[in-house]
Amino acid sequence: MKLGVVTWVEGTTVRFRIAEGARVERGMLVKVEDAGRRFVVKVVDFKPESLLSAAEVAVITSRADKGERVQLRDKDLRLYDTAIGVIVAQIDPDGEAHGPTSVPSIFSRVESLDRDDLEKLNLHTGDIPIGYVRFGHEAVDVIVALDGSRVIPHHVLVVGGTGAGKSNFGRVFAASVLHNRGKYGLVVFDCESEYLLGSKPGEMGLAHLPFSEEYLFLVTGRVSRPGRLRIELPELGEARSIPAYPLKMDVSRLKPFDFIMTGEFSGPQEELLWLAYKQFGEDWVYSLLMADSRSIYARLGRLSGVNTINVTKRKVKYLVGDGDIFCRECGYDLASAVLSMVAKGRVVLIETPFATEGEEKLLATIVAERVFRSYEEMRKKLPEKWSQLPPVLIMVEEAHRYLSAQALGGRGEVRENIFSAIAKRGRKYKVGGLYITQMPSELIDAVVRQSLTKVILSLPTRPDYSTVINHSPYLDEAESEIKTLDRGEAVVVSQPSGFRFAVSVKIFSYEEYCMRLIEQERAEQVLQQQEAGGVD
Ligand SMILES: Nc1ncnc2c1ncn2[C@@H]1O[C@H](COP(=O)(O)OP(=O)(O)OP(=O)(O)O)[C@@H](O)[C@H]1O
Repeated sequence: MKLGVVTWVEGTTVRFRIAEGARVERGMLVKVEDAGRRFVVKVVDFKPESLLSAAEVAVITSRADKGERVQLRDKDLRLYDTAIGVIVAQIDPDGEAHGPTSVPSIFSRVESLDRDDLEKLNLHTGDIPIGYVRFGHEAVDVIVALDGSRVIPHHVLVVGGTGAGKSNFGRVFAASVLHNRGKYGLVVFDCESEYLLGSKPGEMGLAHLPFSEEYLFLVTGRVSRPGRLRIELPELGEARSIPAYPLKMDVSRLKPFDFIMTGEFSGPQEELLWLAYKQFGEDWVYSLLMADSRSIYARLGRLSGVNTINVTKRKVKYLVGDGDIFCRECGYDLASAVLSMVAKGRVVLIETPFATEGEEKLLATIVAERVFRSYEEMRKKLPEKWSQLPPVLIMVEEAHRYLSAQALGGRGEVRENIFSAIAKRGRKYKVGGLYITQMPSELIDAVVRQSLTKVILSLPTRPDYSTVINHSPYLDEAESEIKTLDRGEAVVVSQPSGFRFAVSVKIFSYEEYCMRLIEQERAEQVLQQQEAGGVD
């Protein structure tokens, strides 16, 4: 379908006159054919072209204001709409798509892009589907999928304001990882309990997916010992039995670096943690909490000041809470359980609805620390075995709580925590972070820059979207589109997935995606039964 005619080309920017009656949307992909070459152009903005004089505009607007009919002589010659676009790809006559190496001539025809052309852009070839290609506010029937093995170690940043669809995206992403059945490990910290069954009636969660029985591992207060948790799903007329582990961690299994990697402790406080560990052995956390500061001071040979001991005791208490999760002599070690599961390519869902902020922080740190350290050690000591491990992604909601300059020491001092360590060094070891935040402007630059895949949902504040735009390729022209995104709509950049431009995406609604995967699974089962029974 004809959409217009090119009126100007400069660099990779194309301007075209929109044909009478044609509908062109921001974010839409269109094509321009010229001398056997096909250019794919992404529409980024609009600009009316007017050859009317100021006096004519004054007369016409005044008449229109009074409700009079306005007739404009030679209207189509003197007033028309143009669209501004960026050339994102060039398709050679043999069908190969690559970055643009030339430009179309002025006055070439602009046409709508058909499904065949869209598929040549290879947006659908990854193994982690997240949504559909979107033209304006409309989804097109071509899937956008990320390439897991490349995306995971290079980190993913998901940004969006309140209600923009961050959790929906998180569930879609986790479902796609689950559907890969063991190819990737994923750890999800769920402080709102919204991933297992959804957050309100009518929503669905990871438990609804049939393959959750094999590939989901739940760490939860819903069970008191390791085993399987039976979950009834009346809306499907089915039940699932999901492997589960109690939300318990014996404090005697904690080491000083588990605390240090929260980034909460100063140099002298870190030294105190090591001294206490050496002095009290496995019981060091409990001793630090229970003994009074003066006696600790004496038992540590006065190597640490009483003030330091007081502050450190307070911080340790804040992190371990009142013993609900970090228990004494309970024997559980959820961090080791999680590690063994991600190494088998499981999606691990850690539910912490009643945890305090401190408990959540320590828990996230311990789990991420165990996974990172063990992948790092494995690569250094047993590279063969390491190469068999699945890439693993650690999903952190409210990422600004861990990765802001403030969280990493505030003014002047720069401390490391486990998430900044993963952001900087995880790539080498196949450990990535999936950082979700409403406030990307708070994140340290390195995290925004090093997250090579970015999912930008509706984000109302300028400092936030400017931060993301400033640290990413292909986003320079996307500002207008980002400002007009609705709930569930995103602009996605992902060089690791081979995307050469900012792709406009309608993220799947989790419930629809989940039902599709369930129906797909049911159809496969019927087919298998038919094959087993020899039915044609
Ligand atoms: N891609 C989508 N398609 C359809 N509905 C969606 C989509 N994304 C989100 N929604 C709906 O929008 C609402 C808000 O979504 P969600 O809870 O994921 O937003 P959020 O960004 O996590 O919000 P908050 O900041 O409050 O945590 C939900 O009811 C959800 O079902």
